[in-house]
Amino acid sequence: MASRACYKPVTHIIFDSDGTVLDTENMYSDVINEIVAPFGKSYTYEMKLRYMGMPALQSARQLVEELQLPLTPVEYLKIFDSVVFGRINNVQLLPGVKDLMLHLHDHRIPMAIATSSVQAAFHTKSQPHRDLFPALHHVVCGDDPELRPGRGKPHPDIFLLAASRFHPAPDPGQCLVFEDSPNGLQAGIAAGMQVVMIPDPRVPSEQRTGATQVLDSMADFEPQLFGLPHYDTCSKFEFG
Ligand SMILES: O=c1[nH]cc([C@@H]2O[C@H](COP(=O)(O)O)[C@@H](O)[C@H]2O)c(=O)[nH]1
Ligand SMILES: [Mg+2]
Repeated sequence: MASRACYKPVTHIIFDSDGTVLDTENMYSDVINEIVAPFGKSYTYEMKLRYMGMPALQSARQLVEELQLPLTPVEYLKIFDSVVFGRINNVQLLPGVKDLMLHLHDHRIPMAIATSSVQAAFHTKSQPHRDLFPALHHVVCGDDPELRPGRGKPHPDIFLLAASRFHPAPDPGQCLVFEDSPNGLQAGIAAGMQVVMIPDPRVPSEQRTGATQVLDSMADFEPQLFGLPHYDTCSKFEFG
């Protein structure tokens, strides 16, 4: 059945990682709350909405400041990294991710990941899912040497850098971003890209403004609405 094409056709896909491809955001909230609780502080969802998608050092600086923690940002980050590394050896994919990546890979649609997480953390989190790696043309991480400090999401830099690493490089307008966080949404918009936002239900509607499309799950994504090959009826149930 031909669905009406509502959106500008795209040729390249850039996925955010945490909270979009990998189911890690609840873990991040738990870790941060465990770190700040002994100081009588809590990491609320209202705060999370401002921090999600930020590079770790930037979020460490801001959190130490905002909660007046008796730690330096580097001390905080050391604790954060060591607790996170203890929690990321069995990270799951979010619903619909594997189906979509394999489907688009079957049709040779170029895909990349652009994540604010540092390379070492991304590597550990994604190891259980390395069978999907061939579908990705490249991954840009928050500690990429070509990214300037202080230019994390909501700045467009990481998405523009990810677009520039395809060969040939597409115009930003030909790229479709998948994001979960308000910072990531704004970064994709600032990069001149269309953005499919897949937010936690607690993200308020005003922080979804500007999203090309908002979905409850990547499993609800209809590729043909963006000029991409649609799921043929059997493709989701192929075996082997
Ligand atoms: O509640 C939070 N979630 C996530 C982050 C930060 O956001 C990054 C994930 O970014 P992205 O969604 O671009 O993968 C994490 O590495 C972490 O640094 C944070 O500070 N607080
Ligand atoms: Mg994210």
